[in-house]
Amino acid sequence: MSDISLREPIAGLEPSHALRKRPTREAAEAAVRTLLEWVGDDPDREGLIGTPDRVVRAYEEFFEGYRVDPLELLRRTFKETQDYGDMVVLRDIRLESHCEHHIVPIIGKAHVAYVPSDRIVGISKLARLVEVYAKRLQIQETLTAQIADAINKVLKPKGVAVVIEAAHMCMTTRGIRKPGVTMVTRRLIGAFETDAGLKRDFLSSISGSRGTFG
Ligand SMILES: Nc1nc2c(ncn2[C@@H]2O[C@H](COP(=O)(O)OP(=O)(O)OP(=O)(O)O)[C@@H](O)[C@H]2O)c(=O)[nH]1
Ligand SMILES: [Zn+2]
Repeated sequence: MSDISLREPIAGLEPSHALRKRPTREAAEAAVRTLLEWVGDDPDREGLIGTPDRVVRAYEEFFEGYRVDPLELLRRTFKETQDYGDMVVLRDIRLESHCEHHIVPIIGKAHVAYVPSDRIVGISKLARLVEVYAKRLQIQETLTAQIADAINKVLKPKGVAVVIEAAHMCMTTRGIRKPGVTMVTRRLIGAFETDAGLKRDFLSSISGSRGTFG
C-alpha cells in the first residue's frame, strides 16, 4: 500500500503543522484497532479484520485536502473577459467536511461569488477550492473564511462572498440531537461588504437554493 509522502511537508498549512511528522500507516491502523476494542468489539472477527485498513483509506479520502495547496489551485487565471465586471456566482456547491471536535460529517452546500477586477478563474477551481478546505478537519466559520480569503489573496478581485449552509452530524446524531438544524456562515469582503446593492443581489441570487443535507 502506498504511503503518500508521509514525511514531506504538507502544502497549504502553517509551517508548524506542515513540517510535523506524521505517524506511519501501521500506527494509524493500530489506533483504529484500539478504538474497535474500546467500543467493545473484537477486531479479529471476520467482519472487522479489514476495518483498520478501510478506515485509514477512508481517512485519506476524507482528509486529502491537507495534501493540496489551495492557493496553487487558483493560480491559472484568464485575462480576456471583454471587461466583464459583474459578479460571478457559483451556487449550491455540495460540501462534505468533518468537524474538528468530533470528526463526524458536516454536510451542506457553499455559495461562492466574486467580482473580478482584471482576471477571472475557471469556475471549477472555485469548487475545487471549497473541496480542498472541506477535506480537512474544520469548523464552519474557519472553512468559510479560508475559502473567501484564498480567493481574495490570489485573484485580488473587487469583492468576494462566501456563504455556507450545513448540518453538523455532531448536533443531529449525538449530543443535543437536533435534526433539521443547519448553520449558516458567511464572509463578505470588499464590494460585497461596502456596496449594499451588490450584497442584496448576491443574497437574493442564492436565496432560492434548495437544501442538500442528505
Ligand atoms: N462554532 C462552531 N461550533 C461547532 C462547529 N461544529 C461543531 N461545533 C460545536 O463545538 C462544540 C464543542 O463543544 P464541547 O462542549 O467542547 O464538546 P461536547 O461536550 O461534545 O459538546 P456537545 O456537542 O454539546 O455535546 C459543540 O457545541 C458543537 O456543537 C462549527 O463548525 N462551528
Ligand atoms: Zn462536532
